[in-house]
Amino acid sequence: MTDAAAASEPLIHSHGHHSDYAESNGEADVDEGTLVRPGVFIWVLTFCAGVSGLLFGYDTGVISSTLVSIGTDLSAHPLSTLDKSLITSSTSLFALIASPLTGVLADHWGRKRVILLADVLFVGGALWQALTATVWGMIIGRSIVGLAVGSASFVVPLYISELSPSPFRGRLVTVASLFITGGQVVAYIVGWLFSTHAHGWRWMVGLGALPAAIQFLILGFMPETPRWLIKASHKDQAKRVLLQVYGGGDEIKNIVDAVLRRVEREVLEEEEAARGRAHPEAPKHELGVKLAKINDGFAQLIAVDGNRRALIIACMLQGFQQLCGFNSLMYFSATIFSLVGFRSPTLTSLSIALTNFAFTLVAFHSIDRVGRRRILLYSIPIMVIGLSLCSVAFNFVNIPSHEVATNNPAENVAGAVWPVVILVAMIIYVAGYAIGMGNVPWQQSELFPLSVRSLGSGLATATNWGSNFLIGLTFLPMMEGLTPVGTFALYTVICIACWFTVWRIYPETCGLSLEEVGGLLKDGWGVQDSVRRARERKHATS
Ligand SMILES: O[C@H]1[C@H](O)[C@@H](O)[C@H](O)[C@@H](O)[C@H]1O
Repeated sequence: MTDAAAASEPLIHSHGHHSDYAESNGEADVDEGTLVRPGVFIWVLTFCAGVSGLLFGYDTGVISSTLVSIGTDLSAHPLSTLDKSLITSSTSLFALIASPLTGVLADHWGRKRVILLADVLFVGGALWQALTATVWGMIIGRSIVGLAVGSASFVVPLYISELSPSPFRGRLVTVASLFITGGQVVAYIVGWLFSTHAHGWRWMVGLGALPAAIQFLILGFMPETPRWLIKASHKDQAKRVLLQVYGGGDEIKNIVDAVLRRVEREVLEEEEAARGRAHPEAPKHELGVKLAKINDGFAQLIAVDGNRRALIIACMLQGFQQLCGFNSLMYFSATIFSLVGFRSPTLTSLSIALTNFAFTLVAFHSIDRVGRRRILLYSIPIMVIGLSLCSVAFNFVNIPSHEVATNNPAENVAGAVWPVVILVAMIIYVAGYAIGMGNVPWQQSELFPLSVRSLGSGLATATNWGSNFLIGLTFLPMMEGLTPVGTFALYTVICIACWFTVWRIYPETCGLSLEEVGGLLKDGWGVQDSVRRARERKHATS
């Protein structure tokens, strides 16, 4: 085999063994655990889909420098606090609305068309913002971008997750998080480069149109996911995509057949169950049937125990990802650093974005080895250390509460030591966040069975944006009302609550096929069972 051919095929261990879940069902499916590396095709698809993550990161990251550069370009006076709040929060609000809606659309249109729709919205929103002459125009532009970010943030991990061979799913989905955090770094750098140019902010926001337009063109060559294709009765196409993803070879063909069988079985079981549930006087016209299906999807998400557990876990993780306060730093770290007396707050806050990106790389490297659950249980305590140190350090920095609103640097800062301690504490916190909480919640789609996967992921994403909106809205008032010490102490308590919830209800999904995860949550949270299986799998492959 040539090197290129070798690289394009996911290599397999010769000692194939069988999936324990399949065996427990009396079947002898070939285990994907024998695959040792992802092929070139799945890498290319992951990178192409990841461009949407880049835009998500860019568009959320660029706002902090945009706000300080607009000056009087949009009205006769500089932006008021209300203008700034509306411009910032409109994006999360519309992302919150878009994610459940596109969750429904992704089932009917397919995953790829939703990425396409997001691209159109990204381009439209970017150009609208770049050309607008009023504050309200800017708010509308940010809202369009919000619709795009909301759709992309849930559909991209879903798309990658449904295409990936299970041993690499964690790592490949984490590539989307790498693109998000990378996009935020680029946004900070672009913001810094254009901040001294007259009307430079128009370039900052307008540049987002470029990657979206490129991705729009590339998408024509990208396939739909095999899981969606099977659900839409395109089995041949699904097989073709799976063969491209897994590569050639006899043993690979067996694996592909096993995956096809598993997904088909899941689709058939769900169709039978849906027929059993159908009302005898169910609507016959097309729209009525579609609405009944959507209704049935929502009902199944809540009524079926396994689905409900999946929804609780996914929403819990997404809620905590935001409520632990990370985006307060993303949006306001420059404000904090200027308050505690740093000379170049924008450059200092770049260190936050860079740490976030660098430690997402650590997650990428270790998530499929360490496991989702374990990586969270190890990394949340690091966040707790960073946050509590931050809270303690703020005790020694005197920031009069009215200055939080006016954003004036503190004059009587107690020496240069404590601001540096705050910076180091924040870096520790961000590192802990990026290793676990920043990316594990985006593995959400693997928790849901195919029938409610898109809807469930859409609702969990909406929880993310709802909590993001809340944090953006409450951070500055909390710094004033609760003081910085109290604000960071509150985030510490939230992280501790998060650790206990994860420990109690989040099973280890690492290495399981998408269809196996469903089995895990059927009769309980499956924590002990999953941890035991993960240990056994590790022994079997080592
Ligand atoms: O996973 C991402 C990432 O951690 C980003 O840095 C953060 O801004 C987003 O809110 C989050 O969803």
